[in-house]
Amino acid sequence: MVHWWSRFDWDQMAADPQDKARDKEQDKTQDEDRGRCVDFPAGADFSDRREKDHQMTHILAIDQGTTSSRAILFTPDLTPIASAQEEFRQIYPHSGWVEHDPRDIWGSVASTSRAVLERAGLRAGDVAAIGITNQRETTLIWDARTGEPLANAIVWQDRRTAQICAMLKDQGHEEEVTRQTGLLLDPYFSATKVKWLLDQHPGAREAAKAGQLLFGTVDSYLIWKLTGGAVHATDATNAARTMLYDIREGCWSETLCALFDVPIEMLPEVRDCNGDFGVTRPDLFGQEIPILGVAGDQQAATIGQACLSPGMMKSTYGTGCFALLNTGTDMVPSRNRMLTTVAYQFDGEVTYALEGSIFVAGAVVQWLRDGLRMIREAGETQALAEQADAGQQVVMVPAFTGLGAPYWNAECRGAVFGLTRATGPAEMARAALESVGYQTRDLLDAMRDDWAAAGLADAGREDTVLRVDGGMTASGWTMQFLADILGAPVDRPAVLETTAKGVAWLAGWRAGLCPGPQDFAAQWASETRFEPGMDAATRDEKYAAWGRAVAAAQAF
Ligand SMILES: Nc1ncnc2c1ncn2[C@@H]1O[C@H](COP(=O)(O)OP(=O)(O)O)[C@@H](O)[C@H]1O
Ligand SMILES: O=P(O)(O)OC[C@H](O)CO
Repeated sequence: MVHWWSRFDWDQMAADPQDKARDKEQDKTQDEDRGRCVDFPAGADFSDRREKDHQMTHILAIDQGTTSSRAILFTPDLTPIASAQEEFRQIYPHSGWVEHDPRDIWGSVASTSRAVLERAGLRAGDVAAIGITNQRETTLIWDARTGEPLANAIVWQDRRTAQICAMLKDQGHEEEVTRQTGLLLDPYFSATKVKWLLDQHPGAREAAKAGQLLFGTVDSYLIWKLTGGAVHATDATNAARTMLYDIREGCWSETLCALFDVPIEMLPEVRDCNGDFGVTRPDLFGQEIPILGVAGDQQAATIGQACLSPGMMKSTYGTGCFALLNTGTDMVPSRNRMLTTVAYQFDGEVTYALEGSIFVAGAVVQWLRDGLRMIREAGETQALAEQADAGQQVVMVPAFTGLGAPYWNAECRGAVFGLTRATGPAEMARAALESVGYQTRDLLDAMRDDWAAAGLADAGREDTVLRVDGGMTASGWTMQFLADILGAPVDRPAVLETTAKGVAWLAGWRAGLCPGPQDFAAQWASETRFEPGMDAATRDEKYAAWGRAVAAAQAF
């Protein structure tokens, strides 16, 4: 999608000399606040923005994902009315490296935000607030005055810092890292990516210490660009993915900053998800719009799915799959290599979650399409799976880039078991779709075990229903198999834009347009409930076959 407002123009505007003077003044304030956990007072009143000629009845959600940026306009009852999407370049400089050009990230966000307003026939004055949700962990460093990136962003999928992680593990640091952050010592998270960037650029660490270079995840970079460099901040969910943030204390960890050799001075302020993140530069949209909601995309989906009570779970099926279980104010440690993370932080109060990540979910369908050329469209897998021979037990382990939780086996590669001369596209498609169900069961079993070990199962708060979203939930067959193999109902909501909806609600809530958490949760509606239909013996037999297949793939 190409628009008449070029990316170049937007970046030119950011280099305005007047802005530099303003940046200088603001840098001073940022320096004073940096390193502390500063929140704006809850319930600040934004009603003075209301003008006679504008309705201010819409909320703009910016969803900056791994492969595309999207902007979606919502009404206060959280109905999406218009959207714009733009894919951007994926840069693979070496095997295992994945980068994004920060200019592409900003350019696509700027153009889709403008496009969606135009498409809906609205102006900035019609928008009460902006919410931002983003690919998490992806790491950016930029010049505190000009916004010029130090280098390309290192994307969450990038494995270049595997050796740094291995070395720190060998030195026995993983336990302390996990204790403070709830994460595992893995290149997935931001800390070793920041260290790598600072190591690669002579003088960068000193510049960062002097406040001349800033670090941020994508939300932070977008806030900085949208506010013209006025605000260098992030929210607690994104901070929790950096591996530099102490999720127990709710602030940057000095010991971890020292361990990863990251100057604390370059880190953003950490605010509530429903915090005040400043206002957009007036020249960007014609007038200022406040940014009043921020959350990492998987946490935003948890919020959008209204999983706001302990025991509630959501699972998002895009390229990969991310399942989050709300554990309330309890920080549940995992004995199954799940992640403990921040689900959200409202008005200074933190809610935690257990998270399981699968690297390949919808991507297995893409492989059938682009790799095997077995199908032309993802949706064709449904009819194929329905035709598959019930007598054949074909099991696919789609470990194309290793196995995620709970195995965390980076070396494992994919495998297909049970092939016969009679095996054809139908059985392969069924095996591909089933692999998503089996992997989800792995995650849920592990999280339930952690939940029980923490003594929470006895509290009777566990919700046995799984709420699902993401592109792959379009496959009714897959969702039915998921319910069957879990032996639990699966709910697909009426509004599938749950990630954007989550931050639209955050921003709308803070702006006074949307109801508070309880009423918002009560409005959540299921479109389809998939009830488990498989008998227990078949379920057990199939899941046991999956277990054998994973073990064999790992042993290969
Ligand atoms: N009808 C379908 N059946 C199976 N898989 C599907 C279907 N529709 C989409 N997908 C899969 O869902 C994924 C796209 O979902 P999306 O939420 O847009 O992902 P992402 O945000 O990671 O790009 C693709 O990997 C695609 O293969
Ligand atoms: O951009 P997505 O939807 O692939 O999500 C990426 C995750 O946030 C990575 O942790």
